[in-house]
Amino acid sequence: MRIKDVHEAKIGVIGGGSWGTALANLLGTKGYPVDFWVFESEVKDAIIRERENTLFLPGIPLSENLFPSNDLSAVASDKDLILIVVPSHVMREVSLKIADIVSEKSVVVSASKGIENLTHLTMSGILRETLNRIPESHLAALSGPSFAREVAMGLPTVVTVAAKDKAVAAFVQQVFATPVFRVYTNEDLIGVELGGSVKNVIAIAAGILDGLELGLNTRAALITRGLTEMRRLGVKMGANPRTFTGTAGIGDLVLTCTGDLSRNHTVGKKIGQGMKLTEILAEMRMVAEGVKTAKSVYNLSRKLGVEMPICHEIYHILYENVPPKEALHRLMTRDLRDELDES
Ligand SMILES: NC(=O)C1=CN([C@@H]2O[C@H](COP(=O)(O)OP(=O)(O)OC[C@H]3O[C@@H](n4cnc5c(N)ncnc54)[C@H](O)[C@@H]3O)[C@@H](O)[C@H]2O)C=CC1
Ligand SMILES: O=C(CO)COP(=O)(O)O
Repeated sequence: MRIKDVHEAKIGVIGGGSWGTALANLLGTKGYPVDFWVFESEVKDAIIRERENTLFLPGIPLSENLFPSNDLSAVASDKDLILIVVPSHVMREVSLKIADIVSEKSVVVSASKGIENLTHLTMSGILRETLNRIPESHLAALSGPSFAREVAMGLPTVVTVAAKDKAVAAFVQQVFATPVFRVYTNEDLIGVELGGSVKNVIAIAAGILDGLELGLNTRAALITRGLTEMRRLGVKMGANPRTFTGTAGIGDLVLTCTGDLSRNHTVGKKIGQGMKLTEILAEMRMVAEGVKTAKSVYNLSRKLGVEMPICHEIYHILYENVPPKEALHRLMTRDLRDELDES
């Protein structure tokens, strides 16, 4: 592909939640004019009037270079780079709406994390199906340990951009990188996306442990064995095992298993404290991707014959009302085995 000069790139951002807003603002602050699609008219109005996303990222002043709009077609048309950051369960619906509008020259980057329930596709898999006018080599994923609020505050952050085409990954890297936002590239698209998706399920588990006040040994064990499960699934699906020791694997897993800013961790903590999932979700406007991803991972791993006992117990807790302590007891009393046995 012929990559346009990075500095002249025309950019559209689709998704005005906390992460879409933080990334759009990063690009706007860097000097790019950013056409910015937001779902709610109230978010558009707040950004125009107050230069603030009062709903999803309150307290962060936003760049004058952000041009918010509720017109999806206008934001998606004639762009060199389109960043999609909508919750994973609406990725198909939203991307289908732009399928006939996206220019075939566009590079499309997903910063969303999840696995679709019905198809078990990652976000780039959905985009490959819906945006069939653009070549698969133009698809990329941005992932890694990155709480939106910290990025928006300019705190140093390191992420990875994955694309099968090295030149595409390098282009996206150049567009996003700043002195406080360091971007690595990786050709392992599926590995990077699986890391960002499975960590959300393990983050719910970490929250549950915190809600039950089970201490730090348990959390360290969870992160370690959670990483093993993530890698097993990844390797079965063709990922490079080394990806899981990178920012989009262990990096994001550690962040969300230890950080109070994680919505997935928060959901888990409330479950550990005895709240029902339906009550927790009813009071949340933001998305906790791990809830839906737990179902995809459960079904996908069973289909592929990949052993993922922690993820399976999280599924049982979320969808079959298994008490967390019973699930934990089952995990702790599984057959004893060799740590390096990957079978
Ligand atoms: N917030 C964060 O720190 C990070 C989030 N992500 C990922 O980014 C993705 C988006 O999450 P956030 O920006 O955090 O969202 P959010 O949880 O802050 O807000 C929810 C978003 O969903 C949108 N929405 C709700 N219904 C919709 C519909 N029918 N069609 C289109 N949009 C709709 C809302 O407008 C809002 O933008 C998720 O996959 C998340 O895992 C990834 C890294 C960091
Ligand atoms: O993915 C994230 C940070 O990298 C955000 O995690 P939560 O969705 O759990 O808040």
